[in-house]
Amino acid sequence: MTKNFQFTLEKTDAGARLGEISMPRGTIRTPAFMPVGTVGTVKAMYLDQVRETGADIILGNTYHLMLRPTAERVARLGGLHKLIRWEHPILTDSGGFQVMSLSGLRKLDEQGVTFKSHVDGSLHHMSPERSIEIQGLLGSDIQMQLDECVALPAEPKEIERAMEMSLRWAERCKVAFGEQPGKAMFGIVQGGDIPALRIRSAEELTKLDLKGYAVGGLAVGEPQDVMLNMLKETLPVLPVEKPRYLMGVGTPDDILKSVARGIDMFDCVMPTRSGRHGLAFTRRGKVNIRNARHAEDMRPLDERSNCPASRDYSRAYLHHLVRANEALGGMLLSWHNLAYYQELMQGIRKAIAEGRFADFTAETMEEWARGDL
Ligand SMILES: Nc1nc2cc3nc(NCCc4ccc(C(=O)O)cc4)[nH]c3cc2c(=O)[nH]1
Repeated sequence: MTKNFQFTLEKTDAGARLGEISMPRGTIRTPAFMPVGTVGTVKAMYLDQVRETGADIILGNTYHLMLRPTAERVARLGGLHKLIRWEHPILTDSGGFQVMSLSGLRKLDEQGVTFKSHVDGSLHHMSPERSIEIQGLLGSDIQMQLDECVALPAEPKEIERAMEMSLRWAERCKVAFGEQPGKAMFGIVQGGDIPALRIRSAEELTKLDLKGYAVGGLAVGEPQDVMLNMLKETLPVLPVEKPRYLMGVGTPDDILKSVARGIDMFDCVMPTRSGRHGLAFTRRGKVNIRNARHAEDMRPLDERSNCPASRDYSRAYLHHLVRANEALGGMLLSWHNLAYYQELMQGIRKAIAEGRFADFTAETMEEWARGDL
């Protein structure tokens, strides 16, 4: 068992990277997909099922947990891992993005963000230091800096201002985090859709010698080619020997194309949120189980899967459950989608190990294009 945070780059295949992050609570095989457990639960899932699908790490959110049940209460209850019964690594987002997208934002200045809770309207202030303090109280293994993610499209001046403030906040978060050997604080590259700003952000963050680097400010509605172009501009500037995390991404197609450009870690609500709404991701593309064509189809979503939700339940039953808005429908489809995402990540890791990532990508996309049986 390692007492430090250690990233090992095992193999590369063109731009794709195979590696692993070893931490006291466990090892993260990369490229990794992190299921989102916003308020201390991966919605509609038991965490031992989440583990069974192959997840090595899950995500929690500072913004939601600071509002309810509060970081101090989680700490009094023994920390997030103990409370939710997940003893593997947890990464927590810092709250900046969620404040902008969820709360009644009141003020954002050098000191931090002031906002009204979307839960009960109470007023809160969060500085970079407080975000790191909250993540520490939660017991988070990988903590994200507080940053400002600007919604695109935006004025270049605005993007530059937010990027520069995020850099100053990164320094403050590094100081607040201090030395915690078994844990890590990641910086977040900002700069919108402007290559020069992205490069400057990545260069300045690299000087801080952090344990890992996220690419933020993307998956905010921009076209996929803009996102991929920002990766092409940003990733070569980041240190090769440290993990890169693309925040909020994405669809299976986004993931394949981002791995090809050098991303190691992903998180997205897509598999769980879509699952709750009846959308299944499969090796033959997306399947909307609400569609009438499934009403009497007794085949499972994927008889080759080792996930019971994919292998043992008929489309007809899933169709019925989702149409009836029954809880089990969202549970089974969330379970299936997470299993499919982890199966995709396992296929990616195996393909990189065998030096055939380009072939794997082509084969996978061909099968998606063939469409459902
Ligand atoms: N601290 C920080 N956190 C982030 C989280 C993000 N999450 C995204 N995108 C999520 C996209 C997203 C949203 C909803 C659904 C769905 O409902 O399925 C899917 C994807 N972009 C993001 C950017 C940042 C960022 O710069 N900084």
